[in-house]
This record gives sequence, C-alpha cells and structure tokens, in this order.
Amino acid sequence: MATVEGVYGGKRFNLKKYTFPTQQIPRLHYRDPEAERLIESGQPVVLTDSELVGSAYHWDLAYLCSNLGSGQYTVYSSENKKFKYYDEKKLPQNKDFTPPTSHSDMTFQEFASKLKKNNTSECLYLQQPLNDSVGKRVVMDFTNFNWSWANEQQRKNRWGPLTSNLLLVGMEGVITPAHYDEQENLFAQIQGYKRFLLFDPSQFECLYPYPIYHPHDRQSQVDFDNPDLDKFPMFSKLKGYEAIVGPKDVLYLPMYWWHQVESLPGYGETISITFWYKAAPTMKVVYPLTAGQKVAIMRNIEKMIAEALNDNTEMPTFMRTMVQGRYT
Ligand SMILES: O=C(O)C(=O)C[C@H](CCCc1ccccc1)C(=O)O
Ligand SMILES: [Zn+2]
Repeated sequence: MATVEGVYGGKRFNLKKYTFPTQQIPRLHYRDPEAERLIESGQPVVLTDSELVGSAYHWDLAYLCSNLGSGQYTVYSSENKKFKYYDEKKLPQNKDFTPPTSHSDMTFQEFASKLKKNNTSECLYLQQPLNDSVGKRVVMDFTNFNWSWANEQQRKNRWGPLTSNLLLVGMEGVITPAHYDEQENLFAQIQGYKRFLLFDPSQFECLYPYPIYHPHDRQSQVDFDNPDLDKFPMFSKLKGYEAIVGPKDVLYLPMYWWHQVESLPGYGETISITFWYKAAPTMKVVYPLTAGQKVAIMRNIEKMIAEALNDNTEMPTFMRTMVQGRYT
C-alpha cells in the first residue's frame, strides 16, 4: 500500500495514501479565540491542553482491568480491520444483509486477555457507553472530567443534551470507515494515535451514503481502498481534511461532518472517549441553508417517501422517476 509521510503536532507519521487530496485541520490551544470561533461556526479543530479527560490520562489496559468491575462490554470482531457500523434495528427490514462484523459481550478482563494473546487473525474493537457498572475509581475519574469547560461549550454553542460517553478501545490498525453522525462530538484521545479523515457535509454527493432504511445508513458505500468510480463517479472530486489525535488531544467533530478513523499501527491499542451532544432544536431556519441542514432535509424526505411507499423495494424506481429527465 502506498504510504505518505505526514507531520502533525511536531511528530512524523507514515500514513496510508488515498486517491483524494487532504489538508490538515488546525491544532490550537483550547482557549485560543480562533478555536472558539471554529467550534461556534461548526468547523473541526484539534484542541490541546483542555484536560477534558485529564483525570483519565492514566487509563491503560491494566488500570481499566482492575477498575472497570465485572460488567459486560460490547466487543466487535472483524476479519479485515474495518468496523463499518450497522444499525441492528434495521436488520429485520433487510433480510439479505450480512453484518460485516460480529460482536459479543465480555468482561473487560476477557477483552484485555484476548488483546494480549493478539492472535492477529481477528481484529477487536471494544465500544461501550460508560455506565454506572464501572468501579468507583473510574466513577471518580469520570466525575473529575473537565465538565465546566464541556458544559460551557455545550451552552455557548447551543448544543442539546449530552447523550453518551462511548469508551473506545481498539487494536492497532482498526478502521471505522467513512460515515457521519447526527450529533456534535468532543472526541477525547487518551492512549495511542488516531488518524481522522474528515469531509465537509457538502461532500455528501461524493460519498454516496447507503439508503436511510439500510443498516449502513449514514455510512459511505465507497470502498476508500478500491473506489468503484463507475458506480460512484463523484468520488473522484472528493476533497478532505485530516488530523492525527494523540494522548490528551480533543477533536471537535461537528455534526454531519463525514469522518473515517484509523488507529495508527505501531503506537499500541487506542483508548478514546466520545462526548456526543444532540443538536440544538433549530428554532428559526436561517437562509442560506447550511450543507448540514440540507442533509437533514434529504433524510426527512427519504424517510417520508419510504414510509408512504411502505415498501423499500419501490424506492429506487420512485426516486428515479422523480428526478430522471426532470432534475438530472
Ligand atoms: O466518535 C465518532 O463519531 C467515531 O466515529 C469514532 C469511531 C468509532 C465510532 C463507533 C460508532 C459509530 C457510529 C455509531 C456508534 C458507534 C472511532 O474512533 O473508531
Ligand atoms: Zn462517528
């Protein structure tokens, strides 16, 4: 695989080369007015010195093994390092869909021992919302997150409520393929290095998400390692951004921004925590519409049509009929 050398935060990295151009997103002190401006305007930025999860900087496998208690953790398994998210609730209406990964519940200790065995055949990725089953020291660490700053961002940027803090512990090399989320995200990196490929919501037409009723809703259909340009011609017009987050970094990842996340090989397993916030209830629509608002409109229309037809197999013909020769 072709690699390219990148320098981020003064460190050199050997990175997989993709077919599209990228430029680095800013890396700023979290109190820098420019950082505040970027967050306010819904643009990604890597923030340093926030101590958002300063009380968790000592989290490593050993500490988590001894302090996460014996609760069950969801661990995904993949044969090919890719962990394309799928919505289990949409499986019934997609009989012929085969999930690309499997998952099972296990204690953190079981997960950690599997990691040590590192039978490299299967890749593992623990993804579990932090809940009150954790040990009291982890509760303490969680309580001591920099909530005053996080709450200040939530208030100033009129985000909705915090919905979840997802604990992510991934083997080196695991990849979460390109997708977008419908929530604002303060992504805190604790151990290891993660490379984010980021795309503005306006790149929607280059990334060809699955239909909204598909289990892979919000995920790109394009295989970044072998893009099918006959099927997805606009992918050749894709322009992206990128950032590498390391321990203590926080990435502000705006809602509707596409991202692909790779745990860089050679730096050990990665430990991250997400802070997902619901969108603010849009009181007044302001024109011109943002690209993200247009994505929300497209989603609502797709949902309405799917509901009205009450038969997803009719969607392709219906959508084509609506635009063919009229809007194309
Ligand atoms: O923080 C984010 O938004 C990421 O995509 C981080 C990503 C894992 C996300 C797993 C996931 C994706 C969709 C729904 C629920 C869970 C990583 O770090 O590999
Ligand atoms: Zn995501």
